Amino acid sequence: MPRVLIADKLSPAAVDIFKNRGVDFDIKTGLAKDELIAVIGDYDGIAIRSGAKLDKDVIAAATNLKVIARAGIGVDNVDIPAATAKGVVVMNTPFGNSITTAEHAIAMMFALARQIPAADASTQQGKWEKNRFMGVELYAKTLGLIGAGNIGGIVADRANGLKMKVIAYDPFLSPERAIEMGVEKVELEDLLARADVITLHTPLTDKTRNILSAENLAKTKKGVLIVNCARGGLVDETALRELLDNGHVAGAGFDVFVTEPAKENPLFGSDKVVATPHLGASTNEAQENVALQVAEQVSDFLLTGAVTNALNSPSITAEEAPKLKPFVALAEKIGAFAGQMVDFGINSIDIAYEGQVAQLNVKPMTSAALAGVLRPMLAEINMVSAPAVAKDRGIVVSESRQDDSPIYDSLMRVTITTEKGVRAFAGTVIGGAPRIVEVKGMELDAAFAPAMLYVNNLDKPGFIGALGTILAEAGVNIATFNLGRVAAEEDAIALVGVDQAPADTVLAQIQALPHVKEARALTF
Ligand SMILES: NC(=O)c1ccc[n+]([C@@H]2O[C@H](COP(=O)([O-])OP(=O)(O)OC[C@H]3O[C@@H](n4cnc5c(N)ncnc54)[C@H](O)[C@@H]3O)[C@@H](O)[C@H]2O)c1
Ligand SMILES: O=C(O)[C@H](O)COP(=O)(O)O
Repeated sequence: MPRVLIADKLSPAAVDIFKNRGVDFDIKTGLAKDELIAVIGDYDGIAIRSGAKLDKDVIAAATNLKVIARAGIGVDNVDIPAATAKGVVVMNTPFGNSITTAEHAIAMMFALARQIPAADASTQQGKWEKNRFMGVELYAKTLGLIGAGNIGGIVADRANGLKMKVIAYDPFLSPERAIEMGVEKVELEDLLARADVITLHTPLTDKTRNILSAENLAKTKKGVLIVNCARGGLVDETALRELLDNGHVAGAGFDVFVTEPAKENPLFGSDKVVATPHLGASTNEAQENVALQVAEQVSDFLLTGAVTNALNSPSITAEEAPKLKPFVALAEKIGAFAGQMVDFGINSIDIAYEGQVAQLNVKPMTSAALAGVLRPMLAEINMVSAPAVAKDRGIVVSESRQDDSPIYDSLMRVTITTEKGVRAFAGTVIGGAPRIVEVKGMELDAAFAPAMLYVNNLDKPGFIGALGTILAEAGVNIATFNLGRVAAEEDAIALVGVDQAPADTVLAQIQALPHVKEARALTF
């Protein structure tokens, strides 16, 4: 009988399911890292929320672990690359607590607008300070959303109901989806200058870390209210405290903090701050949703091999697995290639299947390709949520199949149309491994490497030498080098597998080479 460790507080709904499905379980919450390391080897699965930290040391000790299941959305407490390298499936429940968390953000907004916690404390002390607590009306005020995904979308819907004007900064929000959500898509600078209330709804990524930096906070309107129910680290807490103290920012509602559990924090002690201990998802309804989903998903996986809501693995049935596996991996890789090559709102994604692959069930491959395309924008997307997310964002997804494939036994082509144009990428499977065989209509044949450099240039003598010199001087070792071109002296591409990801300064040097049109660092 498989064994599961419930390592964070989960609704009892999960326990009932494990019992009914015949999955053995232990409940050990609040374990310290060394305690977790000591016991994790006994388990096939682990069910967590945001409390348990599954870093690379814990995962290294998980000798029998097959599945990590997060009862919630964010998986920043799990080292997914380490889990993937160990062959451990990581699952989450992408929608189960979205409404609850959006409601918490709205609650924070009201609490700040009417200073409810401070007024409550004062009133219960018998002070009756009627003149001290002058609030602001939310009606007709501008709400600026940073991140307009599931939770941002629900907040927008509720704020529209309050007759607020909603503007959103989300580089990956398509104009069509913005219209559908009833928001005005704006640049960050515009949002900072216009918003009376700013709420954050992005994951914490390299791009979003400190998105409200000291510099950006200084560009906000005097009297702005700031709500963070997404992730600690999106806002510079020290800079925010200074602006609260000098009166520029009128209030801050924070559910998440740079360091959690937050026992001390720069924001604590200000009567303009409303703080909650990461309660965004803490309602009976949301906890029951996510506990039920996690227990079903883990039981299915451990008992039948079915994979649902996986962040690092395709969702395919046990029977389909052997045939589909290499093509699903190919789809994810070409999608990831394509997703890293676009900077604008995506209008449509077409996946074409040619040759033998067209005879298979292509749905998991299409989902894998979409997850690959969208992952650079939505860190926590998975194969199950990707089609729904694409649909929600107004991205038109199409599939086509053709029995003939002129060169390869099987070919898969991902074509992305954005506001600015069309880009297509094709690949195949050779010897069970995915290969990229067409970029910008140019043929080449390259294996995917963890770190790659893409350069589009005019095919002129001296380019390869100059590129090699820049990489050598930067200490970047070349592992593989593949070229494609339209014709001599015409459009050409180089796909270089590198042992170290090139720094932005190195990319800038390459970009500045004569005849280079575009240079990008890619990771797979
Ligand atoms: N406080 C809580 O208890 C709680 C509960 C649930 C979720 N969350 C967190 O809320 C966040 C949002 O969750 P979600 O379900 O809406 O996720 P989502 O993936 O549906 O949406 C995230 C949005 O952020 C956008 N985004 C990505 N990079 C961006 C950037 N650089 N600038 C602006 N926008 C960017 C994406 O395009 C996407 O639309 C996550 O971090 C999640 O972990 C917190
Ligand atoms: O990402 C999430 O789902 C939230 O941060 C909720 O976290 P929790 O389940 O630990 O409350």
